[in-house]
Amino acid sequence: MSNAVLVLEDGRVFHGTAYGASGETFGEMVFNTGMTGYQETLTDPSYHRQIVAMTAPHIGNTGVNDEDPESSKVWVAGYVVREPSRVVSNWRANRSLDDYLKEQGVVGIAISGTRALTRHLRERGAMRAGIFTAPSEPVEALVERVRRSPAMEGADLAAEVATQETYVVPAIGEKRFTVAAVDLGIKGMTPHRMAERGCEVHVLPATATFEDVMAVRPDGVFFSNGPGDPATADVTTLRKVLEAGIPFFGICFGNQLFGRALGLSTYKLRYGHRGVNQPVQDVRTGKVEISAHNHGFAVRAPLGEHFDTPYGRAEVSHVNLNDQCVEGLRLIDGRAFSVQYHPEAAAGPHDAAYLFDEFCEVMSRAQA
Ligand SMILES: NC(=O)CC[C@H](N)C(=O)O
Repeated sequence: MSNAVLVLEDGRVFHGTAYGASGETFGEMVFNTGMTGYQETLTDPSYHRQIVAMTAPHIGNTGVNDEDPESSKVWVAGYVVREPSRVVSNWRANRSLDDYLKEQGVVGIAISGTRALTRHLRERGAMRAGIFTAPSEPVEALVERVRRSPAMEGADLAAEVATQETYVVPAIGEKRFTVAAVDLGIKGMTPHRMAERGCEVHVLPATATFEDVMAVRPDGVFFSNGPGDPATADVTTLRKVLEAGIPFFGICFGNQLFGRALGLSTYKLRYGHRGVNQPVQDVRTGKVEISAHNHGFAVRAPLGEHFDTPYGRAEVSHVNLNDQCVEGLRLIDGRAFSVQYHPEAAAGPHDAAYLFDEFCEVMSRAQA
């Protein structure tokens, strides 16, 4: 096993052993608290340009299979674990996580201090970092190089991960709706959840114009999750969709863009939410959902009151009970809504699956 080092931009350094591919990598250092779902995490395009540390102490136990990835490749810029599993134990596994990371060229590190790292990030906030295997330069030089790497704030990344060509995910069973889904970094489970409910999903490139969206003759429009700073994204297409009164649903990045289209702003959270057990309350029903999250930015909006937007009155529909951050938005008339978290639940609990049913109901009302 060869040496490796994790270097943070504020000079904090963690020594450990190389895991996965060797070399060096840079990204925003974040942590994920999920006890399960490392394959889904690794292949979530929203993690593009982020180095992800897992707080669960054993990673790789169930190896890697061909069914769980959320996209065709690993997107994380680097991977930090405490103790890689020495054995692979699952009937679906066809290789080890270590081999998979090597094959995908993902540089990782195993450190004993994932708890110290997480506490550091909670206090100081997410920051730039680098992993270097068999480093040949002194640590001070590595810190300098980390400081010169690009920051997440202001990063426009959706087009780097989204499909270049439109593709169609057919409805499972009888087709009831046509959905135009704008891909900003979409996870595979999302169109699948819609297809299960009778949607034929046309997944369009991130650069899709209003005309491209309308060419699909959609019953509803969907904006996906995705990497980068939502303040950089263009919301022209979404504004036209809302102006036309077409049913709209958004997830994560899609929620942030919906917020911006409504005239709200977004801001960077200190260290974000990444995991599968975040408590979110639906303000309409008071019901609490345990939900999957992956976001470092949030929408700034008034809680507990209706506010005016160019498309009618709106409200914050969901709130995170840990930090009161905005987790959902909706127009009061119900035709457009979005959530900051992950009802597609890959990985994660299925408490929020009803949101896909709601989208279908809105489309069904609009068809009538
Ligand atoms: N999963 C997502 O869509 C993430 C959205 C955005 N990049 C954020 O970090 O907040």
